[in-house]
Amino acid sequence: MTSPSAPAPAFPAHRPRRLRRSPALRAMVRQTALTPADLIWPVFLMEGEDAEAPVASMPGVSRRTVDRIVPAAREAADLGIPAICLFPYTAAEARTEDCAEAWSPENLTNRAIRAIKQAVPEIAVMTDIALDPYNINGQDGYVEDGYVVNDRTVEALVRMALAQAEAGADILGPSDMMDGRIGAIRAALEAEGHGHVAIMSYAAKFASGFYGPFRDAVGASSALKGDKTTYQIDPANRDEALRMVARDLAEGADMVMVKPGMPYLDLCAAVKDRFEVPTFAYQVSGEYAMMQAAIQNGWLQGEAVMMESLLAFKRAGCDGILTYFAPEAARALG
Ligand SMILES: NCC(=O)CCC(=O)O
Repeated sequence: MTSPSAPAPAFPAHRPRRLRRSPALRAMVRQTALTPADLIWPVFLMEGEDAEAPVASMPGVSRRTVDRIVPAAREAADLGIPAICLFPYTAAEARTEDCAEAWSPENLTNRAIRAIKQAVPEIAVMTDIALDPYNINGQDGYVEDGYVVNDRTVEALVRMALAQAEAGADILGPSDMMDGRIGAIRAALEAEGHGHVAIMSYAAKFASGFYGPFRDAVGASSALKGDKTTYQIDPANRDEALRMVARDLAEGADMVMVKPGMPYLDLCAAVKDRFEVPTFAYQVSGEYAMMQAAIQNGWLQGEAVMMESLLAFKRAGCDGILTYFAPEAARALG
């Protein structure tokens, strides 16, 4: 942050309210703008045909079958949203100890990637890389003796990444927080002819209480044993988050993410200021649910808080926001 270079003259020469007097004057001096191009829409996939199922803890959000995700992607592209991010609700029988469904070319995510890229090629498709949707215990990696092991998990993540790249994903989103996974995925992509596939690293991902509704949406709430504090960052730690960003960039990430969003705007600003790379924030399920609950009670005015919350990410320096509000916000922006 820089301090103002010219000292303001004393009142009444300086009346800051002069520039707030009319919509035209306010528009002239407005520093930050939100556009649909700033939004990435996270969506939930489920098995079946021609069906949608609402997620109870996320009003306005539903899981969709692959055939229903295609028109959703079409709508997003038409609204000017540049990217859609896929999360699968994996049936209990597809969750196994070896997590093999994670790299099946026929898993929900990979089928959805192909369907979207065929029907709506102009939208960028982003994926999630972590084992939790496929793991019997809901953890992002393999558990041995009660501990999520790193290196064996990274090998599985690489297989998952290659399957997604093969299916046509534009952006891979490793969200698992294992050490060394960005370098391993980047090397494998290069070796297998997918050097053009981008990586958005969940670099500053905190062990947060705000992910609860997401775990409902992907069916992981009852599966999860224990917590994720041995791999996600302690919410108290700022320096560590910045080190993770530096590390992931050095290993080959093209873009980085801060997650959750609103409680971590200090990190958004610090990452952008320090690294000057494409920086994104994830306004996660708990942030969305919190606002929707208050909006539904009539305690907050919906559009105002949605837009204000998203604009705050731009003001903090983010280049874009993953948000469940994406289509609603894009419609409001016209
Ligand atoms: N790997 C993706 C997430 O964990 C999303 C969290 C949320 O929306 O709460």
